[in-house]
Order: sequence, then structure tokens, then C-alpha cells
Amino acid sequence: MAEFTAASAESSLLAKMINGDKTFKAAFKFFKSLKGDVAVASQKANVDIIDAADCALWDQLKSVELSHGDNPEEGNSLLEEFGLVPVEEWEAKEIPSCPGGIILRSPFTRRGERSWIEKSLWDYPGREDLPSNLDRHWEWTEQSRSSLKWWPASSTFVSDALPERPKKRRKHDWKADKNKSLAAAPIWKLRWITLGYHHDWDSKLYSEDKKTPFPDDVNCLCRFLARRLGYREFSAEAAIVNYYHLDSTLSPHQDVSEPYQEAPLISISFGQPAVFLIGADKADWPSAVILRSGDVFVMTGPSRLAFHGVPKVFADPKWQLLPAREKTERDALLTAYLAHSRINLNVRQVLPPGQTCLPRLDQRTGPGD
Ligand SMILES: O=C(O)CCC(=O)C(=O)O
Ligand SMILES: [Fe+2]
Repeated sequence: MAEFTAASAESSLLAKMINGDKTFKAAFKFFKSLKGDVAVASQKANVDIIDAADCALWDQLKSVELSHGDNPEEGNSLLEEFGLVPVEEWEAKEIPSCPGGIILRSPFTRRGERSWIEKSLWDYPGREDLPSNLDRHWEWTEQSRSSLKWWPASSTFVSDALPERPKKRRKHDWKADKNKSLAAAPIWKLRWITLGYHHDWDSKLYSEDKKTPFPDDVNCLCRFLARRLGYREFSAEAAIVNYYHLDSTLSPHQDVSEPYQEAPLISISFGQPAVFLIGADKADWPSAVILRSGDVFVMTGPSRLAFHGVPKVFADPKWQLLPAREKTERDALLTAYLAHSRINLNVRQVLPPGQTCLPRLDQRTGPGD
């Protein structure tokens, strides 16, 4: 594949934009500034971007061998349960300039994809025991938190804000109205929810005091994915569910809060596509990958502690949520939300194999313990 080189940069639009700066930060700024279909825009600017939907480039990447498992019977029932296509149809590739960074093209069926989206958008936000950014955003009282049931409350916003349809005014932009009111709805302000060991954004330390049982289904799904990549001992113990809208970004960072960093980090994306940047050194231009609905990015080996970030979420008019069997208001809201949004399930193992709990905070010797 064409490498991003000084020569290609000289001759491209990119050269003008980054002005010789080939750092992670410059790449972030560049991808953030792209408009429209980012895959097309990157190609026009002569910048490499890995996209499982672009066969010409994808086929040139080195395949990662997948293990099909010892027990096909068990495998088949799990496939059905997790909404996955047969493992023989999965395709995983290693990112050339990011050893250990693996992209698995969506292994989900469309029904499976829908069911994980519903869990992320209906089930977790409705759980009163799960922390979210809205805990800070609003002064919840015990009562208001339990009475404000996110989507029902959001749906009132949507229907309240919509005027009665006037019979003669044809030109009224109903879609814009709906989006405007959706933007005022509580669910729109949701940025993250944590599962299992709850990530502490200030101290960056996990603790036994801030923990809820990790959802069994997410653990089983991630164990199944990890085993196919040869990680037989993986155990999902913490997750951040990230919620993005078009043009949301996630700044470059490393995920170092987990005491055990030998296990892979499994990142599953749903909804609108995003550009994901990853690289070992902030001084270098990172690898750029498009993560589309259902794609799984796995950070293993040296890439586990790499810098990464999301400079761009963009709309793919071709992507659509599998419609529900019956048209419901809930389905209309989900569809409206997802036309502008992306969800990322970022799953980590916290404890070394064999360890069952974290030491008390005052008994730790270092940040990683
Ligand atoms: O949204 C993504 O693809 C990445 C999210 C991430 O890096 C994180 O939650 O730490
Ligand atoms: Fe991260």
C-alpha cells in the first residue's frame, strides 16, 4: 500500500495543512478537519487510511490467523447467542506500522449488531447503579435519577418539541425539527457509562469500592473474541461505553490504569464510522483506521500501551440499523439517534490471571498495582 512519506506529503494538500509537522497531533488535526466521506477525502489528500470496507487496500494487509476453537458445538451456540457470523467468515488484519494492533472486520450479523446497540442505548443508560458523565452534568437526587428514565424522558422532549403537523405548510423541515429536539433530550448528553470496575477519571485507579458485577454477556462475547486471537485466559473486568456524535473527538491517550497490561484491550464500535489513530510514539505520524459499525479493534502486545485517539466521527449514509420487526416510537428514536452517533465498547482486563481482587488503595506501591 502507499506509505505516507515525505514525498507524498510534499505533493499533497496535506503538506500545506500540516506544514512539515508529522506528529500524532498534526495527524489528529488533519483528520479532524476532513469533511464529508473521510475515506474519500483521505485518498484525495494522498494519505493512507485502513478501511475494512475498501477491499483493494484491505486485501493487501497481513491476515491474522484465527483459532476456530476446540469445541465447534459450543462455538455454534455462542455464535447464535452473540449475534456473530461463523468464524470461517471472519477476517482480521494486523496494522502494518502498529505491531499487535489488530482490526477484525465486523463479525456481527445485522441482528446481532442491533442487539448490542440496544443493550448500549437502552439497557445500560436505564441502570441506576452504573456511573455516567450525567452524574456530574446534573444534580441527581436519588428520586430524580430513578424517575428520569432517560429514553422515556427523551422521547417526551422529542414529541413535545414537535408542533402539530400543519396541513398546508409543505416546506416545513420536519427532520431538522426532530433533530433539534433530540439534541435537547437527556440521552443526547450521554458521553460515557462504565461497567465492572468503574474507571476513576481523576485518580485513574480502579478499586474494589467502585465496582458492579461485569455483565456476563459482554464478558462471554469478549472471551470468545479473545480466544479466536489466541488469548485463552482473557477475562473482561472493566469497560467504558463511549457515546459520540458526529464531529465528537477523543484526545490522544494511553490506557494505563489497568494493573495487568498483558491482556488485550478489546474495542467494539457500533453506529456511524470513526477515524481511529494509533501509534507507539507521539512524535510520529500514527496509523489511521476507519472503524465501522461492528468492527473490533484489538490492542495486543506492544500496541496495548500505544497512543490512540478518535479525531473524527462522520456520517455514512449507507449504514443503517436493522429495522425492528414492528415500527415503534422506540425504534424511531434509536434510528434518529444513530444517524448522528457512534458507540464504542472499550473492554479491559484489570486483574492478573489468578488474582481475585485489587489491593486496598493505601496498600499499593505503584500506580499499576
Ligand atoms: O472510541 C474508540 O474507538 C476508542 C475509545 C478509547 O480509546 C477509550 O475508551 O479509551
Ligand atoms: Fe483508549
